[in-house]
Amino acid sequence: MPNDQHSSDSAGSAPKVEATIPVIDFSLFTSDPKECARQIGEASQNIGFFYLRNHGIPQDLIDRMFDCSDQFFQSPVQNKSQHMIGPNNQGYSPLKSERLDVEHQTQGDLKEAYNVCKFSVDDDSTAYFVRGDKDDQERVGVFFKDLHKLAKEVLQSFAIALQVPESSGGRNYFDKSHEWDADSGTTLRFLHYPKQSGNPDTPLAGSHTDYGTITLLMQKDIAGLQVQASRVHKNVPWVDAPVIPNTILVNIGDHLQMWTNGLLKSTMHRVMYNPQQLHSSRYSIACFFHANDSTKFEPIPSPVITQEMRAEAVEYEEGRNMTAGEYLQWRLARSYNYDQPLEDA
Ligand SMILES: O=C(O)CCC(=O)C(=O)O
Ligand SMILES: [Fe+2]
Repeated sequence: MPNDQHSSDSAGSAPKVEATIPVIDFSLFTSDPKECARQIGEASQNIGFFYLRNHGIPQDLIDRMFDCSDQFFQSPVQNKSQHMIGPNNQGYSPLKSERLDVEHQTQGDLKEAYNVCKFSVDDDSTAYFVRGDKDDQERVGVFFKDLHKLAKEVLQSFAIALQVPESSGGRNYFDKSHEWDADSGTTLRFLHYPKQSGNPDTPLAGSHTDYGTITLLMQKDIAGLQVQASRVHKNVPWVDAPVIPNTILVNIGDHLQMWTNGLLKSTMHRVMYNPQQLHSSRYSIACFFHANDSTKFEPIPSPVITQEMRAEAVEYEEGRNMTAGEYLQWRLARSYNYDQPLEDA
């Protein structure tokens, strides 16, 4: 996993970064874990996003989750608002209530969302999301646990790519900081971008990096996600992240960037208006995978991470002095105004 990101960055021009998002066959994780790790490691130093095919999550379960999401979001707004989002980051987040690009957005994102956390899977808030259907509520739990398992396998690939020594946990290095039973910001988020005749220049979700370790994203039918190939060099173009059937898109979040002194990129991304949205809503489902709340981001014991790389992560230097839980609260507080969630946010 050599760090050659800057080798082509002479005379201050943008570095050559891979301009397409690779599709990785995740059956390699079982058949050839080293090769899987190599491909994931390479993608993560370039664009910071990659698709996984053969990821092991049943497509009919994903389809069912999109159906649940559709039924929920198509109901009247007063019916959606019983479990409103607050600092615990659970429940319903209305249209325009969140600004992902705090510095540039004058209005909130043109999306609504419903957040489920690990400890709310069995409670009223999730039952509410699935209209009281017990089978669907159980499916949400199975889906969330499946995604959690997949995310841990992807993190094993990162640990292999980072050559974490056996004495520090080897490929299982991240396991103890990502336990299902531990308190963490890990969240399953159902997103809906309502149909509209939008201004093509206004993001529906502002540019941002994700706050956790990695994010697993499923998109349905309508594209709109764009990725900036390098977050360090701002003058590189935005790249479309199309909907590729039967894949899950993975991206690196701020935790991994801090943990690796910037070797792995927490890539900037946004959602733009797609003309198809004149006729149809856009749906996506994101699983934000976070380290346990108490985790500190001490650089990972890895021969491929150097102190010099710390400069790459300088924007998030503040995060290093926080635990994972504090870091999430800090980021959420910047993008939400819980007391004034609608139109003017
Ligand atoms: O809806 C999408 O495709 C991406 C959403 C996203 O980036 C986010 O919620 O952090
Ligand atoms: Fe995101």
